Amino acid sequence: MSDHDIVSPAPESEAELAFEGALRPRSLAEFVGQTRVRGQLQLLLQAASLQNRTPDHILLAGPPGLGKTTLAMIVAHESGRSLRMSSGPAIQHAGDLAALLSSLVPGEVLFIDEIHRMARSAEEMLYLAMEDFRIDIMVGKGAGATSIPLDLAPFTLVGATTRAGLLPNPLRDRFGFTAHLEFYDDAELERVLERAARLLELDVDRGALAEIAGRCRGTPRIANRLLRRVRDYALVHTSGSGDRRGAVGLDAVHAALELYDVDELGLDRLDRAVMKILLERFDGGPVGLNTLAVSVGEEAETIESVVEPFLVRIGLLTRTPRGRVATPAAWRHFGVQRAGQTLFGDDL
Ligand SMILES: Nc1ncnc2c1ncn2[C@@H]1O[C@H](COP(=O)(O)OP(=O)(O)OP(=O)(O)O)[C@@H](O)[C@H]1O
Repeated sequence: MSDHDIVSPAPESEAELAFEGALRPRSLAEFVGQTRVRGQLQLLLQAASLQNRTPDHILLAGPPGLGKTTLAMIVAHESGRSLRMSSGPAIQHAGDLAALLSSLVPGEVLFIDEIHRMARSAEEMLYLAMEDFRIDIMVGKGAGATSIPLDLAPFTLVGATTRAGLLPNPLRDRFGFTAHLEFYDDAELERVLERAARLLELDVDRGALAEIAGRCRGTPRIANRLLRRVRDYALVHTSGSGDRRGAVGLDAVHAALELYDVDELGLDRLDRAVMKILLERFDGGPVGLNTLAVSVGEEAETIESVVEPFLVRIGLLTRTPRGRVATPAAWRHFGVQRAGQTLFGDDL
């Protein structure tokens, strides 16, 4: 496990996936937050049900761990339809998609995760399938090649992407509805945690829930993961007996998250290494992504897609055309003094 995994928004193991499965909300009413998206989906599903037709195709866009897979499952569940799950990387040829589409039962919901990673040839086949529930299958090669049309059962496509900007316009345009999922605020994360604690039958203090909520980067997946670590800590270290054995208080949260090196802002060791090098070695920047990555011994891709978005979101880092720059808030948070300035930002 790398240093960053505890607050990585990607699932870390099979055990975590099983744990997540148990905590997944099954209905829109149970799904916490994303109020606007929930309202929009509700309307779309009710309208389809009143007209007795398959709901429009839905694109779910947003960072990992915010509930895209959960919403796809809810769409199927709430509209009383079965769900087929696939992903962009599994569809590397048009034939893979043809096999999948032609095996759908009428009305089925097809979920394609990471849809931006599907093969180009499959994307083109999907345009027609989404629009007319039909595909053209090419038979033969060269001058003798012919295309055979194949009718499909009507279906609802739910596509999920972390990179909506990478989807070609013709594909994006064929979704009847696009939902942009936002990071959750602390109050919503507390509700996610409260619900998880109830389902896991954990005894957790209010203050402990609020503390975890403030450290999970606006992401329910990370919230549930931190709760799991804190639960383990409390189980091993609390001296309570009977009903209160394993009860989670603020002390357990502080101790467990210190053990896992997650600070009060949700920053972990890698985040802090990036910021400290930027501040101390490069005097706050600007410095290029690759130089920064080499300096902390990490892949540029990890720094760019996992570390930076959060540092930017909480206002510690900005990306400029000349490179990465630390903000005044970063100087304050790390208590580092800029060369030629006092700790309070005044010029010497
Ligand atoms: N709004 C929510 N309310 C309660 N729990 C949630 C919510 N959103 C997500 N979760 C929890 O977070 C976990 C991760 O959610 P999910 O797998 O749906 O994220 P995702 O956006 O599909 O992530 P990825 O893109 O990495 O697959 C789920 O198991 C679920 O328990």
